[in-house]
Amino acid sequence: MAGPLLQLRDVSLAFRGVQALTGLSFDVAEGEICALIGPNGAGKSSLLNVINGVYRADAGEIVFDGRRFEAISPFKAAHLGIGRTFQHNALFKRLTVLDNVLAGLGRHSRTTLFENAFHIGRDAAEERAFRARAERIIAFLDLTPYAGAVVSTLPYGTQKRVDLARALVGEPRLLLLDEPMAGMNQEEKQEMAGFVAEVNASFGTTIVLIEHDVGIVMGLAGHVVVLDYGRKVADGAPEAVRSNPDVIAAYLGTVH
Ligand SMILES: Nc1ncnc2c1ncn2[C@@H]1O[C@H](COP(=O)(O)OP(=O)(O)OP(=O)(O)O)[C@@H](O)[C@H]1O
Repeated sequence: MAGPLLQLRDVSLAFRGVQALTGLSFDVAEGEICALIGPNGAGKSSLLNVINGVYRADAGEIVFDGRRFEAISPFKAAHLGIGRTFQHNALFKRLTVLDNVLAGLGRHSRTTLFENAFHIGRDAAEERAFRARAERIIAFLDLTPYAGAVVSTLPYGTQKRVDLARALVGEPRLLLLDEPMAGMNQEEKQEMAGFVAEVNASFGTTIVLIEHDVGIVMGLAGHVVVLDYGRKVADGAPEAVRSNPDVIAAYLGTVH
């Protein structure tokens, strides 16, 4: 089995008296799909925000690919290979699908502001390479027919896929997905789960995702971590977590 790509060690985070995460530790193996589940307010989004540097943990450390951090910025996280989608997608609604996906490469650009402003140096070559990369990922996610479409005109489920493409175009080693299937009907959820599985299988991308639909989680993830009130309640293979009495009692019956 592959070693851990991500390790969380005793991570704690509080917001003015609200303890969002308490002494949280677990490993995410390279190449796995790990699902974070738990009731609303359990700390799942806060945890993703700590991993990619949106929040700084009050205590504990994060080890990514053998490098230890107490804090990391979102910019540095992206450079190290940590990609992210947000619960409420962060797309530019008035831009096209292609432009949104290209925006996902902004943090990977080597072109300086000066080169950009005067369209010189690496600018043109980089632009061509980025465009080719964006088009490849758009095709991979079956979005080619919508590449020139303005995002706001697309159905919600398709927009979520554009958000996935935007996060994926930077070729992250670790992809954090915050409720990629939220608000979808069952058919859209199955389709999105299929794409997430394909990303994992084709690119070997390690994925940590938050999802409330336990049926989807059990079919998709090889590793499940259950949180409640910022603490870890269970951590293991889906079957083991599913039959854990504490989890059954406290979470699997919870309707969100
Ligand atoms: N920016 C913030 N300021 C203050 N409190 C916050 C902030 N973000 C989260 N919290 C609090 O931290 C706790 C954990 O919230 P978090 O959003 O991480 O939970 P969650 O498991 O992702 O919930 P949900 O399933 O509703 O998205 C909650 O009590 C929440 O109110």
